[in-house]
Amino acid sequence: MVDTLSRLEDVIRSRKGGDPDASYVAKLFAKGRGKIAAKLGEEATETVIAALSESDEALTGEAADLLFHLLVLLAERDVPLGNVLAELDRRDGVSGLVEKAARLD
Ligand SMILES: N=c1c2ncn([C@@H]3O[C@H](COP(=O)(O)OP(=O)(O)OP(=O)(O)O)[C@@H](O)[C@H]3O)c2ncn1[C@@H]1O[C@H](COP(=O)(O)O)[C@@H](O)[C@H]1O
Repeated sequence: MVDTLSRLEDVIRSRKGGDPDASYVAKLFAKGRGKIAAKLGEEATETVIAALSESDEALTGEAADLLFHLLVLLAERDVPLGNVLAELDRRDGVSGLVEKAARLD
């Protein structure tokens, strides 16, 4: 799963400065951060709507669009996906410690 996201991140980063007519991602980069952020917001809304009213298949498709556009936004800001994953790991470590401490009580 991480491999899939990591490969996609590499492809997305390779589109920076690319031909907007040849690549959807290059077109998004050319439109700028505001447009990418707005697109991510749209995809988040569509994911919520799918979760509340549609099939698992529709939710899966919208969730894929959401993750994809999040990767584009992170790439535009030059924030590596690895940083986000490390933050999640850190939180997991913290909650693991809290659970351990609770068991010791
Ligand atoms: N994974 C994706 C991916 N997921 C979703 N999308 C695009 O995201 C858009 C979803 O937005 P919408 O449903 O609102 O469709 P839209 O009307 O075309 O969007 P807008 O014109 O409103 O921006 C669609 O155009 C999808 O094609 C993606 N476009 C590209 N990729 C991957 O990104 C990589 C680079 O793609 P290119 O830059 O096109 O070479 C490749 O590996 C692709 O497979």
